Amino acid sequence: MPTEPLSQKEIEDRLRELPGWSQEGDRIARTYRLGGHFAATALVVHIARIQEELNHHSDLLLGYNTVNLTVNTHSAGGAITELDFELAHRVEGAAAGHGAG
Ligand SMILES: C[C@H](O)[C@H](O)[C@H]1CNC2=NC(N)=NC(=O)C2=N1
Repeated sequence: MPTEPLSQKEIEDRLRELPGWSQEGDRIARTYRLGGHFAATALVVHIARIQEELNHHSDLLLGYNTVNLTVNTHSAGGAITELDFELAHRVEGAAAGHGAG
């Protein structure tokens, strides 16, 4: 089941496939840096579209030229699940297209 809590080992194994992502307590997180504020805002809009498609939503923080995401799964009691990693992989693909680093 994609919404069952992952074990700590499963989380660490999956994080190894996602450079730039880390575990912050009961969430996985990444900050992207972009070329400016509009570029960062465009990435936020793209992420919002992905999140609506997946019906899975991170906490998103827009800075001047940064976008920070943290996510866990509320319906799993706030644990980290496969759904969080599915979102992370989709966001990675989008971010690459925006030239985010
Ligand atoms: C009703 C709807 O399916 C739920 O509220 C969805 C929406 N987005 C969500 N996002 C996250 N991060 N965790 C959830 O459990 C979740 N549940």
